[in-house]
Amino acid sequence: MIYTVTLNPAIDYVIRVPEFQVDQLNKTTEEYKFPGGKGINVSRILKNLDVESINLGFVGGFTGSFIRNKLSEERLITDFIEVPGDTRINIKLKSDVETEINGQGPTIESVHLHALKSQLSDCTSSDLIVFSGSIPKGVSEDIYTELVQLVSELNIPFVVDISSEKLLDILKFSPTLIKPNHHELADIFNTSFNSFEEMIPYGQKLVAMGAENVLLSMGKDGAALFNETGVYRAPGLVGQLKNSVGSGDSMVAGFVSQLSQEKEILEAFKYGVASGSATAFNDDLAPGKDILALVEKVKINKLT
Ligand SMILES: Nc1ncnc2c1ncn2[C@@H]1O[C@H](COP(=O)(O)OP(=O)(O)OP(=O)(O)O)[C@@H](O)[C@H]1O
Ligand SMILES: O=P(O)(O)OC[C@@]1(O)O[C@H](CO)[C@@H](O)[C@@H]1O
Repeated sequence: MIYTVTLNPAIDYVIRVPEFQVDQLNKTTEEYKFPGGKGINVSRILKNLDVESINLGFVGGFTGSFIRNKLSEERLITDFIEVPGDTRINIKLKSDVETEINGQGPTIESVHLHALKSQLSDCTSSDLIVFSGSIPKGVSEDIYTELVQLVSELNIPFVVDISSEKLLDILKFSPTLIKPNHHELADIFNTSFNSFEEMIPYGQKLVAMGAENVLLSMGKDGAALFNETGVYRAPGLVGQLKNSVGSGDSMVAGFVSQLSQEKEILEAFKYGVASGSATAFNDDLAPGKDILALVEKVKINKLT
């Protein structure tokens, strides 16, 4: 079974406000409320690809109930830990440009972390755990290192998608997959890039440090895959951008969907790219049919 872990879920409140102006009364022309948070997005895309997963993490209050209800309507399996306080609401404001305002969310206490660790301890080496998203209030910056150490001691394969230099600390535990975007890759190594070619040695470095697969996402410019067999590049697919929220999570889900069916790694790469783009071309996370329609359009070139 695949387990997704979302430490700080959210309701994504997506609003369209044409010609948004600060310091003025603005009115929405479209509004959507989605159950969000990176791991939840991964689970929702997996479901769209007919792959089962179980959502773990912390939810609370009326917003937490909304997330539970929506996921249950979509027939997703959840085993959330209830916490005091309200799950956050993240505003995604679409106008000429997209603006995001992410909430803080509730404080997580050690009793809740123990409960999560106990759930993870019950997993086995035939499971796969996906860790993604930010760390909530009250929780140490080292939480992912702790959780990853716990699952790796149980030989449970895992995927990590986090925006933090702490990503480097987990590489020694050999993640099956990490998915930095190009900005995160630059931040991790405290550098900046002017071209894809400049990124290549850094992707390779992450493999040398222990990652089995590094999926480097680059928005409309597509993605690259680094592993022990080489470096592969998939140029971006062309389409109309409707939504940039959740493309990265969709990419992780597309990749994991194929890994869990023991498909070839390059097939997983194709599904990752197709899923990321399909979500970019939709208002919400992409339906499975849109992903499948794009898979055959993904071209992969081996660079080294
Ligand atoms: N505008 C776009 N056009 C085509 N494909 C896109 C576009 N945006 C994203 N994608 C696809 O989705 C993948 C993941 O997107 P991106 O690199 O933006 O991830 P991310 O920064 O983790 O996103 P987010 O944090 O918004 O979920 C890209 O590698 C690409 O394949
Ligand atoms: O604050 P985090 O956990 O880093 O990101 C949360 C979030 O922005 O990420 C998802 C898109 O990737 C959204 O569903 C959600 O609102």
